[in-house]
Amino acid sequence: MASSSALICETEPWKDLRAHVDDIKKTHLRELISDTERCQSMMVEFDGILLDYSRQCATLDTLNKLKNLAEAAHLKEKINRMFNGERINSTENRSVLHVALRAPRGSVINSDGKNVVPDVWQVLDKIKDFSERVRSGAWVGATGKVLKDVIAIGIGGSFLGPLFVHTALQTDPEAAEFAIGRQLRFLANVDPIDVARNIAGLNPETTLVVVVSKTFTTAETMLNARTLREWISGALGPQAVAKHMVAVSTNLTLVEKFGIDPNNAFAFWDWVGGRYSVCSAVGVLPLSLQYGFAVVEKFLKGASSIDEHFHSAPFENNLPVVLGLLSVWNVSFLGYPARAILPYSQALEKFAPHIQQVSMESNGKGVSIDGVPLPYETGEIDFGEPGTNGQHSFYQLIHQGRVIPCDFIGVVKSQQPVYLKGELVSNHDELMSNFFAQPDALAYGKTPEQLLKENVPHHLISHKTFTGNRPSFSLLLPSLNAYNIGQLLAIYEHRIAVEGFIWGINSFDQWGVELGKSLATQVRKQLHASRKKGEPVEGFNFSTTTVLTKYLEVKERTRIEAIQKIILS
Ligand SMILES: O=P(O)(O)OC[C@H]1O[C@](O)(CO)[C@@H](O)[C@@H]1O
Repeated sequence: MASSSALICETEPWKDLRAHVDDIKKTHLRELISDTERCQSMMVEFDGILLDYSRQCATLDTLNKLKNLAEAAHLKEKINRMFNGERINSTENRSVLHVALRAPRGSVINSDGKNVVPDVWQVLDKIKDFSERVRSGAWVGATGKVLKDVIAIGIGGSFLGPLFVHTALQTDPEAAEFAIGRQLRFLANVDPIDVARNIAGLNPETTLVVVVSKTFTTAETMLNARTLREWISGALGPQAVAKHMVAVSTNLTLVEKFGIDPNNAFAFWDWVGGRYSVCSAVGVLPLSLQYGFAVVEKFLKGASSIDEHFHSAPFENNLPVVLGLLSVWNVSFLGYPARAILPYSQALEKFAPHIQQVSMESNGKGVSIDGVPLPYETGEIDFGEPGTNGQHSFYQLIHQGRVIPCDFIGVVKSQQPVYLKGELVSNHDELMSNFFAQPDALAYGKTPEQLLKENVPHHLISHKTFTGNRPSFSLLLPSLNAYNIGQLLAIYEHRIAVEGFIWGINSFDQWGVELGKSLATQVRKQLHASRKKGEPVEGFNFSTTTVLTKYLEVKERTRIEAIQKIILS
């Protein structure tokens, strides 16, 4: 291996790609797409999933150059080091083994020379047993009632992944059948409005609260947990907490200190990053309570099938690698800093928010893994909405404003098909017409010549012109069941890792979230001192002092009332 402190931008393949940008900029996507042979070799199929990357501003030559870049970045070695449980998260001295969370029972994945798969399955078995007891009514609440409603408290990685999967499964016919009569809600924000929304219409007697926090110290989660503990013990007495609150954490000491019986805690490990934890008890427990363990196991199997593919497929046929390399091409060479995630499925409405964290918390870094400031940008600005909703919102900018590479995600078989007599096409086909149309609209655009032929008035020609040449991926899934949802998740997780491996950063730490947290501590102390002892605002700059003082004046009057309303309702 070359010296680990050498930046990738200093290598020949990087420089070669830089020089190659001019060649690519000369060729419009319209021309690239007309080369059928090129397009044929820009399709990757795996396990029923088809990736079409022919609408990337890239030639076969670009791909070869990207492969050289992958070699220079030691991509293969880095992937292997991850799967081998080496401590690749060097700033936290941890391995990165979310792949072990979905490894088949009996397989071997080592961390520090110890096979972690048996531990993973021990927790999965415990979740299966517990969720079946709750669902069957063998485990009941303090007043003997079945616990049919679950509130999962957690934020960031302890929330977004489980929310994405829950939302995606909600309309899957098989999963929905298992969820009849049950509700799963997520309490993430420390905003008391989120508490109010979560408990609205729920009875503490029939509610199970799952506190999900890797560290069990996250301020938002712990305050929400204390608030719901109050809600339960206020209604049912403090002894009810044992029956109505369970926890998911790596910190079982703090779980016990909080008042939750460690027997009712579900462990995971420091080698699972928060944003990569949906396949641990973080996601598996709440999802199994809602849908039953068997459905969730299919989700894990889907993710595992992609892990195996990512680990073993040659780069040219490797979905996450192809996606990752071309994303690096778009960001670092073509200079497109954003990425739109556009699933043509309402069931995937929480996919973009989840990927936003996975991607931006992983790859939004300013220094290399060795701490050297980077002379190039890393990470994308990820955002997205399901199609067709997005089309009526931000697509204008994507078509005629800035160039934003898009991920179009389509599904062959709808979870909820509707065929109306007399309609030209089924409702799902109507949706998918847009999935097929948009990538071409972005790639081809529309020229002034075409508009003239259509007799468009002269003064509107420039307004109605589409420059085109806007890249996109099309990813087509056979259906959207638990298995496919697991596959989709793993494709994106590994794609993001590939990008980070190429950029030479640590995609598995998140120091950038700390500064804001510690400044909030200072503000919290000030709010306490001002509210309780009437102390003036001190120690802040002019701006913060002014706004804080104003806030303290107004908020004082309504504060207690609001809290009482929530706790007592
Ligand atoms: O699960 P925890 O420890 O409560 O952390 C929640 C989230 O907070 C972060 O540490 C920072 O926002 C995320 O990485 C993590 O997913």
